Amino acid sequence: MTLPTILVVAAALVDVDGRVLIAQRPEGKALAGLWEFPGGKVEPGERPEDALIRELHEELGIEVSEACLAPFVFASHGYDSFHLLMPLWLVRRWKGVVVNRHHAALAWVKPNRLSDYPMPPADAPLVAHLRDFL
Ligand SMILES: Nc1nc2c([nH]c(=O)n2[C@@H]2O[C@H](COP(=O)(O)OP(=O)(O)OP(=O)(O)O)[C@@H](O)[C@H]2O)c(=O)[nH]1
Ligand SMILES: [Mg+2]
Repeated sequence: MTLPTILVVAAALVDVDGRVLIAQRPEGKALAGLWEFPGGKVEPGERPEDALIRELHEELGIEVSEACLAPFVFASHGYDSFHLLMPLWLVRRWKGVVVNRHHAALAWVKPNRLSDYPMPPADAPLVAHLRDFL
């Protein structure tokens, strides 16, 4: 059976101390309670970068310019009902203060502590790259 490939864009915000922002998925959604990188699905006809800028504003209330999106790594993972393709950008600069508009909780986490937080299966390789790179 052929499953659809869903394009999801996500960001690792990195603060001046090198900590990474992760967010806990809200109740009532798939994978509720797991910690993820902020982001979401690209809408039909939308550019991936525009989708990420939109999601970061909707979810965190911040303004990010496209020049501050640094392509980093991607996840390609088969879930039961779809295949996830998820590029992850590094973001070190933004305007405004991060606020929680969407998630159950937010956390700024040192890369070597990310593995303390349960994340979706697609995210494990991304965490390893962050630990090595940051
Ligand atoms: N944002 C995000 N989604 C992830 C990550 N890892 C991962 O498997 N996903 C999956 O990618 C999909 C993203 O869906 P989402 O619910 O965040 O999409 P969205 O923000 O557009 O929300 P919506 O569909 O309620 O409008 C979910 O199936 C989610 O489980 C991650 O680190 N960040
Ligand atoms: Mg989302």
